Amino acid sequence: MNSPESKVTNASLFDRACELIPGGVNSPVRAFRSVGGGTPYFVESGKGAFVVDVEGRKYLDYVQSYGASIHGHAHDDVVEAIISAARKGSTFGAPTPNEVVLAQLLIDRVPGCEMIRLCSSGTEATMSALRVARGFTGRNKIVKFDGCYHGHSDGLLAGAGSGLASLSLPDSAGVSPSSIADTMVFEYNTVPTLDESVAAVIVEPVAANMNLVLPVAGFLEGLRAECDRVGALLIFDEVITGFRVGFGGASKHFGVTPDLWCFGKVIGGGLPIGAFGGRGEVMSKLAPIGPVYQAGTLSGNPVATAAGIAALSLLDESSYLMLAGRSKALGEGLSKVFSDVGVNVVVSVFESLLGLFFLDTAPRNYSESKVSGDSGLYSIFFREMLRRGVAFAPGAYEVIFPSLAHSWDDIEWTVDIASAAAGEVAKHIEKRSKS
Ligand SMILES: Cc1ncc(COP(=O)(O)O)c(C=O)c1O
Ligand SMILES: N[C@H](C=O)CCC(=O)O
Repeated sequence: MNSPESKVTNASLFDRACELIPGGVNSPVRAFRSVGGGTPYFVESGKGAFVVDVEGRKYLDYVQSYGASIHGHAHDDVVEAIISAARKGSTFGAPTPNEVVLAQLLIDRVPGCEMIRLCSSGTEATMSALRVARGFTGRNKIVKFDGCYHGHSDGLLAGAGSGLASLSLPDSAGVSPSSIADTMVFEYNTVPTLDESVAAVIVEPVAANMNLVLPVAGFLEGLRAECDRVGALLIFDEVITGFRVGFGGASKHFGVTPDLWCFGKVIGGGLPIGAFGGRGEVMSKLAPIGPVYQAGTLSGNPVATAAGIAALSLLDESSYLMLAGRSKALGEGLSKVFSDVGVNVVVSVFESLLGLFFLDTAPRNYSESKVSGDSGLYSIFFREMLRRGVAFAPGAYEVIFPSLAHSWDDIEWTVDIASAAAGEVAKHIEKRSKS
């Protein structure tokens, strides 16, 4: 693929992809449109903290499949698990032992989560969690928060973050008004007053799709209390935070127990997976034992569950300590290089999630985060990093994901590179102020 004769380049692939695939990508954020356009790099392979593109260029990767690859790319144990599971057959449409093992691993690690159902993506997990919440409560309304992203199901494409935020789309064409008529959107970090029509409140306990916005003290507790007051269910969307911000995810970290959890990413070891779970009496509403229908041909897929089991089995308390330590050092390094060139930034760090804001103070909600997104400065930083070999996500509302494969040297090198990139951002600000 990389031989001179074949002349496969990022540009040639992207040209071809654009003819065959809308925008040339299978998920909009990958197209670089929100960081000024141009040609995305096409990954040929990845190992540990690095990816290599089809032109042979190597990048230190902080995308890590938007947080799915907590061990870095192609960890030997995960690869072995995938190969040996695939040899035994990749899908059967019948239950397999690994489903039980993965469900047990999840339940053991998340206090309060009593039953789990596996599906194939985070989108399916949140969509299904809402359906079971409606089935359990007999109510229709749901509450979400501006800038939180819960996948691309119709009812959740209102005030959504991530790719929608960076494309400046308030919501999506093709979503009928009736699909979002029962969705109420509130500002993150403000506890809304609910009434008895609300089936569920869904929230990212640490918001990682409007860049990184942390919950203020009392927000998650307040949501719990307000849900209890009106009999609504609280759903934590831990598709990003689950098994990334600690052994038991964000609910354990904050000591707030939701009624339902949604998982994805890390629990599939890099293969497509999702899961939702919660209290037994709620989950028992699901077919075939209850009236709420939810299904999937590939749900509980034996290869994905094998990868997930391998990935989760490699994690212990020390992994999280190590990851948090390196993330903290990266955050401090990034803050320093910007401060050295006189550019005000806030680097938020929560365990192994990092957010970089061109602001004076850490934002508490999407409107405040948007001031940084709208400044256009992230795009410059992103491009300057990328051309020096460090890949951050191509969107100002995504977060930085260090993995367990990022060494201290990698962190140090990133900070060195960032020093040069920050200098370019400073020059741009100066030029802009003169024009
Ligand atoms: C918090 C959150 N929920 C849900 C999703 C949807 O997951 P998926 O992309 O696997 O459908 C994502 C990411 O895409 C996410 O970040
Ligand atoms: N922010 C999204 C998920 O976490 C990014 C994934 C995507 O939209 O492709």
